[in-house]
Amino acid sequence: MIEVRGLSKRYGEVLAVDNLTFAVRPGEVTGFLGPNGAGKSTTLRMIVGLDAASSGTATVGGRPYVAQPTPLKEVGALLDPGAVLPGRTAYHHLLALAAGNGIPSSRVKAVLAEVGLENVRRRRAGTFSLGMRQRLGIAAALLGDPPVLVFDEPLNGLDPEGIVWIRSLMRRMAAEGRAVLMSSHLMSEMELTADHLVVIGRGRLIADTSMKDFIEAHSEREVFVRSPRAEELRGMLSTAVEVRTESSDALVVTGLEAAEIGALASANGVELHELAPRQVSLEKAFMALTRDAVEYQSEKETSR
Ligand SMILES: Nc1ncnc2c1ncn2[C@@H]1O[C@H](COP(=O)(O)OP(=O)(O)OP(=O)(O)O)[C@@H](O)[C@H]1O
Repeated sequence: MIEVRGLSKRYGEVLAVDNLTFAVRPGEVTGFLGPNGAGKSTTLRMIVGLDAASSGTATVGGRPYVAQPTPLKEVGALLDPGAVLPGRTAYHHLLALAAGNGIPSSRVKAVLAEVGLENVRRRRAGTFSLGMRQRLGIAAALLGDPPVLVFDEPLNGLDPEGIVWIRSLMRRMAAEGRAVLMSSHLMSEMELTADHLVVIGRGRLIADTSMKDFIEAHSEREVFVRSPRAEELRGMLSTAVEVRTESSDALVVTGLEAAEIGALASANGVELHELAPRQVSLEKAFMALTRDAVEYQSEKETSR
């Protein structure tokens, strides 16, 4: 379990993380979401002791990372897949990590197999593609068989096969009872992977919710309606229903089922050419939620 309480980080003028409080529970993948510059990486670095907090605390299993006697056995992290000596082979990179953390060398073989790098274990990491470096970074995170895993943008730069692989790995790690925290700036990635969501913007907590509740609260269904008498049909709909005119013969209706719209049109003799329910994407809901944070960022950036 990861517990973040009142965590803040200031870099000079910039308050990168502002009084954050949230928990990452075992048995779940928690998606850590926020627009670029929201403070995700800074928060993750503080959780794994790579950055000191300006105030507040971040603990893993009840202790700060720096107080862990064997950190790799408590928390595995993928923060910067480039952080590997390019001249070292994948095998020796992992072996050195294992030796430094009192982890038996048999684990090196096990994690190489787990991430599918067995065949290239004797190759220098400097020759690896981005996807292979991600896999090596994940192998290092898994080395100590830790109950807590932290991944910063693990899907960045991966091909579709790599993305599917990482998603299923995260799901499996959570199913084994581990607490998994994974950051991204893309809602679409999280929708398929996370059980719980922590959303931040400008360093502050915006939402801390189960994925199920987030979907229920934000994924409104709308109905696309095409009719040669669209404007007349619009006049027949109750004022309590939200209607957008998409073109002279098309409406988008929120707040009524397709069947209800069809029945209303039929009762009034209005011909329909299309009647199609569609789901508003969670990406849109996420963007609406973080809009203020993004605007603040771009204002700040343009005023530099
Ligand atoms: N070492 C640093 N020195 C000064 N400012 C920093 C430093 N690290 C981060 N920042 C600033 O802190 C803020 C948060 O950055 P951070 O990298 O944590 O955001 P992020 O949510 O991970 O963004 P992204 O999705 O782009 O990776 C940004 O305004 C960034 O410029």
